[in-house]
Amino acid sequence: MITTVSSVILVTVVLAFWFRLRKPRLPHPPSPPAHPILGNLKALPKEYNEDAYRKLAEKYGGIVYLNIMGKPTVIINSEKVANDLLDKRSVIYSDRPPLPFHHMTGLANTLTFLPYGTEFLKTRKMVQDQLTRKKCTLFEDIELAQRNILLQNLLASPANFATHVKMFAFSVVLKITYGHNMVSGDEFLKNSDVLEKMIGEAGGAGQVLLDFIPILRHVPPWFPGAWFSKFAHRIRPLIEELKEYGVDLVERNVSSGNAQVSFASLHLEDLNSEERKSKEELERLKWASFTFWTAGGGTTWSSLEGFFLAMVLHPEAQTKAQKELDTVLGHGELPGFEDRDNLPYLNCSLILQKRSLLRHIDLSRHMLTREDIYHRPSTFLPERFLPKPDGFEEPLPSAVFGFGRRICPGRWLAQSEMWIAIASILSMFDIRPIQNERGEDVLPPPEFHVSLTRCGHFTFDCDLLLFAEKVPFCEANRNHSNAVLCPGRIKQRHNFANSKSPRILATSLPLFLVTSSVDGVISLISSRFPEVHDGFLEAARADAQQIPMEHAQVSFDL
Ligand code: HEM
Repeated sequence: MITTVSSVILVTVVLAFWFRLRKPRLPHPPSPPAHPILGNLKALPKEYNEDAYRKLAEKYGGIVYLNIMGKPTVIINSEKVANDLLDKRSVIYSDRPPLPFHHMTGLANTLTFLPYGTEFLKTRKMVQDQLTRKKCTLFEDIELAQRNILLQNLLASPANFATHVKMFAFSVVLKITYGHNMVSGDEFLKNSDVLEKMIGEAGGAGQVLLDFIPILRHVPPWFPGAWFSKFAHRIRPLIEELKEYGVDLVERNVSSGNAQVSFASLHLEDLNSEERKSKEELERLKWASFTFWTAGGGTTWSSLEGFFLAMVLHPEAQTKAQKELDTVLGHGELPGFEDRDNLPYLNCSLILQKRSLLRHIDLSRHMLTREDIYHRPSTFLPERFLPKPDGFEEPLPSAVFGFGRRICPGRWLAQSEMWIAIASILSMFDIRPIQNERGEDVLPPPEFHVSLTRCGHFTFDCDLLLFAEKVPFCEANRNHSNAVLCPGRIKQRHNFANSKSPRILATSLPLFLVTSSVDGVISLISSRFPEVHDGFLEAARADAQQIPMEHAQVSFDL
């Protein structure tokens, strides 16, 4: 009897295999010719090279199949295909491939790399619930406060603009994640620099041979050529430490009653009050918080750096955006979030700038610059998105933040902080290329360092000139408009050779005043702040007159 049953099972299994082998498989998407062993390894661009992807797309279409040493890989080159697959069929296309390299480094625990499943859904919910479009309006005060600091920093040392925008991006996101106030030389920033550098050197997921030949993970760090193993051993403790540090800090602050409301503190309170603070929940919160700020800081920073580059290279777009700001805000006002819907040209510049700078591992930038969709796609032309007759009414690129269930949960926050920073910088400054000894503009090459995001760390310089046409009074924070001036220091600042009119820039406390005419400023202060006593004004005038430069910039601390 047993023999009969075994024989039936065996025959069934053999037949099942036979039918399976005979059953025609669905054809793969178009693919370049493959090598018998390496497959399409040679067709895979070594770096994030958009030209290589463009060529693949031109030859094989919106979806290309590559067999990388036996590992099936699909490259999506069209927004429509991406929407059809990643959005409409998101139940099956929201996973992440196994990434052995990130398992070794520890990054596989971050939301970004979690495979689709229970852990992903729980962590994603934690992050997403705090970042809805509506909830993001609660962060506007944080963004405004950091915007004011950004403007002050830019004014104080324009040449360090890249550092200032980095501080801005990380300050906003660290404040939201842990309630942490960033200071210069901040631990978070130092460590994230190291992390960013290390990840940049190693290449992103899917860039390391190990991801295609997982068995290599067993190669010990000392083995010649096993740089990835050595790298993973170095970076893992740093990631682990950073992941622990933030939530530990918040836990200590919560127990001492000093915690500021933040993503981590709200979740900790929930865990405590519902008595579900298990090790597992705490670990999830730590990884979620770590993803929150690491995913949100670098991306926004590099996008803002890209904005400086775009403005240096496209002065005509800059002038148009500034004119729009002047018309809508009136002279001398800084933008607030309530102005956002009234600045269509500026908003289109923001979209375009993100489009040209960001890409993600499986989304070719080609998708965003297709000639059959966009007229002169490589040209920086913000009006392309404006409705006709002012623009070309071309479709807004949705790919920038990804698709479907993995779409960037921080997109509302990112857009809001970038908007306030860009609008404020343009209403305050002219961004221009630096000049050589012969007075000629030195244009930076539009080059990017490519890591997980296509980002800056540019090697270019630019000049920030105070927007010369801006008239007298710029109020960074309307709530502070009635601030009382107190006697303070007067500092000598850069010489703005082009300044023609007295200008005053008030960003926040302390107040900066910028002028080419001391008398102009003094009269502005006395008309704007009647409560300022004459003694202070006289002292300020005397101090300012000591400054030997013809066009000195003067600042008063409140
Ligand atoms: C200009 C700024 C930003 C850009 C361009 C950007 C872009 C992206 C992209 C393309 C993805 C991948 C989507 C996919 O896999 O299909 C992503 C994922 C993610 N982003 Fe952003 N992002 C930005 C800012 C932020 C901010 C401010 C935060 C949080 C505060 C954030 C948090 C995340 C997280 C947690 C993920 C992983 C989501 C997941 O895998 O489920 N991002 N982002």
